[in-house]
This record gives sequence, structure tokens and C-alpha cells, in this order.
Amino acid sequence: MFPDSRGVSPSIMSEVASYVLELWHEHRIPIIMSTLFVLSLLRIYLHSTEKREKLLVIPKIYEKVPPNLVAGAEKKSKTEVRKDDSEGSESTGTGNEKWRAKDGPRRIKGNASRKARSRAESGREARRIQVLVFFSSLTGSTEKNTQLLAQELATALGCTAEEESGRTFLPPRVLDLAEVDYDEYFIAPPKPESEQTDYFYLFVIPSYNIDSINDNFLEHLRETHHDFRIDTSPLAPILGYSVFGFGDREGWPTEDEGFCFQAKEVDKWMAKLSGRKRAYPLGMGDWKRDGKQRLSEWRTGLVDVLKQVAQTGSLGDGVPGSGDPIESEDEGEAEDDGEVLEETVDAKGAKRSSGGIEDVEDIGRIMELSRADGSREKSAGPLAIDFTTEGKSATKKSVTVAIKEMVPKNSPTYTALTKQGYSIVGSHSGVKICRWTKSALRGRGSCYKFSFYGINSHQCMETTPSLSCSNKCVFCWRHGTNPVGTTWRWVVDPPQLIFDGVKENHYKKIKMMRGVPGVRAERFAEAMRIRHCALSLVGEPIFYPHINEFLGLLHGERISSFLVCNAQHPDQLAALQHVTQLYVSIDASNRESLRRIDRPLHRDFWERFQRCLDILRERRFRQRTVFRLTLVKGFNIEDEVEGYADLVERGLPCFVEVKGVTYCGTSSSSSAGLTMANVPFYQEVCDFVVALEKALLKRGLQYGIAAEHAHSCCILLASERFRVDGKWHTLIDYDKFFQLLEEKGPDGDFSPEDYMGPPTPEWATWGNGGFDPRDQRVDKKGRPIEAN
Ligand SMILES: Cc1cc2nc3c(=O)[nH]c(=O)nc-3n(C[C@H](O)[C@H](O)[C@H](O)COP(=O)(O)O)c2cc1C
Ligand code: SF4
Repeated sequence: MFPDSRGVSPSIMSEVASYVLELWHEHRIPIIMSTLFVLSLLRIYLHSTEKREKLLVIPKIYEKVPPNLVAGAEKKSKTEVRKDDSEGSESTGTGNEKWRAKDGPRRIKGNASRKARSRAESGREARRIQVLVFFSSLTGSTEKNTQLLAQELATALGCTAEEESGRTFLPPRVLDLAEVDYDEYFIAPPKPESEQTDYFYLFVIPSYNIDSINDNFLEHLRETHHDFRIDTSPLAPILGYSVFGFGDREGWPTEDEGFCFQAKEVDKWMAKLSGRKRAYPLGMGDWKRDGKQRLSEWRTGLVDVLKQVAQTGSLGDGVPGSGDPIESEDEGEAEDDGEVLEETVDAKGAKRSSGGIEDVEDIGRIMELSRADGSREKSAGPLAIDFTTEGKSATKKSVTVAIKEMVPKNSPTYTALTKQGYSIVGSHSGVKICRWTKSALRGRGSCYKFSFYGINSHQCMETTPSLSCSNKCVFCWRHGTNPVGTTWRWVVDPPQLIFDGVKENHYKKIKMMRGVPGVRAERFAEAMRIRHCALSLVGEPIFYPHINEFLGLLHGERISSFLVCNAQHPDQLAALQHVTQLYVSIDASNRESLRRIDRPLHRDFWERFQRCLDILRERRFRQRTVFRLTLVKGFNIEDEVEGYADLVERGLPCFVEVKGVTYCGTSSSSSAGLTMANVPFYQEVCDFVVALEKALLKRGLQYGIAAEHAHSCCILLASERFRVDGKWHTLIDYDKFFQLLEEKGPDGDFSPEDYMGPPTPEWATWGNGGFDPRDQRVDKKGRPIEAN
């Protein structure tokens, strides 16, 4: 071998080469790994020190998302994957760096948008709302109605095409479901043309039981919901949605038979896709009859909601179940303004109210003690007034003490009552939506007062100006949490404050129902005008020192008053001015039974009770008086018929309402030994009423069984004064009542007959069950449930 030109022999070179090759073969993996590692480090270093453009993966609409939301916003961009696909590899249109879809299955997420949405909902920035009105139409009527709807919405929301800039609302856009690309609107909200725009979806859908565009559309919604690549709520970024359906009652008389069934379907799928953003109840109208009127009511309600959304950026709170796709069978708590028997002790509540200064009753006791000590505090507040003690002691008890609030905000009583759904107004008043109001809003039946007296449950407010009571009835559903006492020793709130507060809270609670599936748009709209007030919630309304002024405020707004008192405050009863209907609870027929059932705090409870009956007798031609009997098996049914007949003879009420106690589930009443076994069967209530009627006739008293509401185990006996030409007239002419009141004043001389209404509807009379035929009660399989 000869050395090469550099003087290295070829044999040495070949040896070196084979050595290197050998080395490579032996260590190639560590070498490759180390090289890759070093390269990665180098890349990371260069990347972190590089001066880069701002990361612009966020769609322009949410451009100002704070840095901590950038990651979320990146996900948001993914929601547009399908849209991007449909647009090829074009930019998203914002001019920003586009998001490139990767190969393989893609997941479309709505949750990132939720972050952006919550920001949008915070209302911190002036944003625009784009209402999109989708419709379908085969024969054209829905299209016409939708165009008109959009124009009316534009006017009501204050936006026109010419004046769009600077407005909160952009002019609504009408979109035909036969023409739109579903992917563009129903996989994610579309990309807005301008920044700061949020969407609100409306649908006007006629139903067709033949193949139509509706089927394609519904199929798309269904598929989107079930597509594993797409989040279950990809439309969550929209502000809200609502659906109106057109149908034909002639061919499809009821919902079960298919009336507006496709609108209901759209409503259901949109609830799922939007993450429960039903902003207003599903509206339905018969195109031949009430369609236009229903659509206009629906629009009016929607405008309110849209304005609220514009103001607050959100739909506001809803009751549990709001926005759910379909109705649940649960109608909420089983309480109403009747008496409810509960089964077991609410352990928590009971514990809380048993120790320390936890109850107004305790506060009262402590005040008594402090008085006994002689340690009277000087107070700048109003004097304590004893309203319940007669004559002599009234002045004596006007002791100067520091007046406290009945239910202070920081008290366990307040917490317990609010937990049970009460809104506390001021310091001693409360309001709550009763189960019948909710039920009527959903078309599932009204309370017995609709059948007997024509009270619309969905327009009825249940309230009390005094949460305190002087009884501790065993069947009281107040979980033992309401304050009790025999005298008023608390701060007295002015009637106007209470009136404004209870109305405000009632409406607030009604509004919280608007996302609940099954709520009927027309009833929801009607519910926004209170027409009746049941003063019977919890506590004793006539305990409130300004009850007459409070009634004046109710009547001033033409709200009828049904006042229930416990027959323990004769002085207040005597001073009471006109109410639409005056109730006295008659929980037992004799002293011992009353003591056992009502557990009254007054020692002279029986005398007070009897005085109240006498007052009712005197007033029977001025007030529409009612005895309310609540039957509790084992307590006040057996062998008491004669005793009750005696009481009726003494008080001569216009009506006697007999109601079986209602079962509720939890209670402090178990301490009184009550169980479900104490709830009488409807047949037992019927038997009792028949026996009572007989006992009354035996005494020569002209009463008869006028009406029934089997659904709530309630039967009405009425004086013959309310039978005209052989027909019962238990309904009330409310307009006439207000007219008389306005003409003659709150102490005016007019009688219950003067505002007697038309005949009791046939379906409500004795033997016909009494279930409101406008409503439908169905079981889980949609089968009608017999009302009686
Ligand atoms: C063939 C046909 C089938 C229909 N099916 C239903 C139905 O199942 N339920 C319903 O409530 N209305 C039904 N309707 C009534 C329509 O929904 C109603 O007439 C609607 O106003 C039509 O709207 P359009 O003129 O925009 O197509 C049907 C009407 C037709 C002509
Ligand atoms: S009268 Fe009013 S508060 Fe009472 S149960 Fe009926 S709807 Fe409810």
C-alpha cells in the first residue's frame, strides 16, 4: 500500500472507517437520542427568545379575552372546525392566524366558548345582540308571520336597518330553514360580521306529520347532539333561544295528539345543544284561531327578556329544572296554602332552631326576661304594642324596649325560611310561589280555588305580612321554623314597603320559571299581572298592625284578597275591613281537640276562638265568610261531625271548605305522632262532608254540597244564599267586588251576594271531580290521569 497525498496509508484509513462504523453500530441509539435532545433544547431556547407576533388564535369577537383565557379561546377556535372545513383552507375571515384542522376525528367543544360567554354575559362591554329568526314553511303562512314578527321585534327593540350602528340590537335576521346551511348555525354559532356580537336564536316552526324540511332540521339537531366529536352543548355561546309553534287544533286537538309536536321537538333539542338556554317558554298557536294573538303575546314576553339580556348580559336565575329539555314529573314541594302534613323531622332545621337565640320566639322570651330583670333599654324606635291582648293589658304592655326585627337577616329563622323558598320582605313579611301557581303555569291543573271561586292559580300571589303566628299547629308545613308569639313585639314595616317587596319578589320568582319545560307562554304572560292574593302563607296576617292599609294597596291594584286567620285574634278580626273572602281555620270542634291540634300559645284560646266565630256571624252579610276545616285522621274527624255542625250554627259562614290534610314528606310534626296514616282518603273526606251536610240540615241550617276538587281532596259546602234557581253560584265577580269597594269604601255597606259570580261550572260541581278541563294531567307515559 502507498501513502496518499496527505501521507496516510489507505490501510489505516480503512481501519479508521471500519472503527467508526463499528462505533456507530454499537452506539447509534444513544447518539441519535442525544442529538435529538440537544436539538430540542436548542429549538426551545430559540423559540423562547424569539420576538413573536401576538398569538391570534382567538376569533375576533373575543379578541380582548384576558391572557388567562387564551387557552380557552384556543378551544373556541376549534368549534369552528366544521365551518373551516366547509370554507376549505380559507382564513376564518378575521385576518388572524387561522386554525388548521388536523387529520383524524375532531372534537368540537362548547366549553371554551362558555368562558368567553360568561365574559360576554358579564355585560362589561357594550355588545350587540343579533337576533336570528329561523322559520320553516310549506304553505307560506309561517313565513309571512315570521317576517312580521321580525319587523315588530326590530321596532320594539329599537333597531332599524338604517340606524343600526351604536344600537344594542342589530336588526333581526330572518332565515329560512330550507335555505340555511345547518352547519353554519347549529354546530356552533356563526362567525359574526362585526366584533362584540352575540346571538339569540328564535324559531317559528309549523308542524307537519308528513315529510318536510322540519324532519331534516330535527335530524341535524339530533345528530349534532349525538356526534361524539362535538360537545354536547356546542351552542352554549348563544345568549338564549325560544321557539314558537304553529299547528292546527282541528286536525290535532291536543298536544298528545300531535298539536305543534315539531316545535316541541325543536325546543327540546335546542335545550340540549344550547346547554339549557331556554329564554322564554315555548309558545304555541293554532293558525286558524288564536295563532296570531299567541305569537304576539310570545313576542311581547320575549322583548322583555331580550331587553333584560341586553341590560345584564345574561338570562338571569332560574328555578331548578330551568332550561331542561323536557318536563319532569316533579311539581315541586307539595305545599299550598292549605295545611300540609309532613312525615319526619327536618333534623338540621330542628337542631338549628333549638339552641341559642335562634328563633323569634326566643328573642321574645329573652325580652320578657330582660323586662323581668327591670333592665329596660331606652329605645328610639317605635313602642312595642300588644295587639292580641284585650283591653286592660294593652297599655300596660307598652313597655319601652329595644325593638328588634322579627326575622333579622342573620338569623337562623331567616336562613331556614329562605331555604324553604320564601323571600323575606322587610323584617316580618314573606312571599312564596305555591305549587299550584307552578302547576298552572305548566297547564297541569289549578288549585281548588279556581274550581270553586274562579281564582287563576298562575295569577295568584301567596304572601303574608306577618311570619309570626300564635299557634303551633301539628300539621303546619312550616317545618317549625316560623316565629311564634302572642304579641307583636317587633319593628313594624310600612305597608307600602311590604306591598312593593312582595310583588317584586313574586314577579322575580315567576320570571325564574320561564325556562322550565312545559311552561305555557300565554299563562306565563298572564302571570306577569297578579290578580289574586292569598294571605295565608305562614304566620297570621291579621297580626300585622297595618293589615287594613295593606289590603287597601292590594285592592287599589285590583288584586283580590283571600285572608285566612287562625281565630285567635278577635280584636283584629273585628277591626278588619272588606276582604274579598275571609277565612277562619276551624281545626277542631271542641276545646280539647283544638288544644291538641293547634297547640295555641294563648291560654284563653277557646274563648278567643268562639269570639271569632261570633264576629263572623255578625259579619256574614258584609264579608264573604268561610270556615276552613282541615281533616286529620285520628285527630279531628272521628265523632266530631256534630261538634262541627254546632260551630257552623254559631258562625253561620257563607261557605265551609273541607280539606284533607296534605302529605308533604318532612316535618317537625312527627313529634306530634303524625304519619301518612293521618291523611284521609278522598272517600273519607266525602263521607265526612255528607255526614256534616246531614247534621246541618238536622239543625235546620240551609247548606248543601256545592263543589269539589278531588285532585286536592277538597269539598265545598255552601249556604243556600249562593244557590240561585237551583244552581250554585260559588264563583266570584271580582270586577264587581272592586267596583263596590271603589263606590262604597273599605267599610262600605255591601254584601257577598252583591259580588256573587256566574254559576259554578258544571265540571266543578259535586260529583264531577272539579279538575280544570283546560288542563291536562298526564302520567309518565303521557296517558291522561283521571281527575277523580
Ligand atoms: C299535511 C299537513 C300536516 C299537518 N300536520 C300537523 C300536525 O301534525 N300537527 C299540527 O299541529 N299541525 C299540523 N298541520 C297544520 C300546520 O302546521 C299549520 O297549518 C301551519 O300553520 C302551516 O304553516 P305553513 O303555512 O307555514 O306551512 C298540518 C298541515 C298540513 C297541511
Ligand atoms: S289560592 Fe293561590 S296561593 Fe293558594 S293554593 Fe291556590 S294558587 Fe296557591
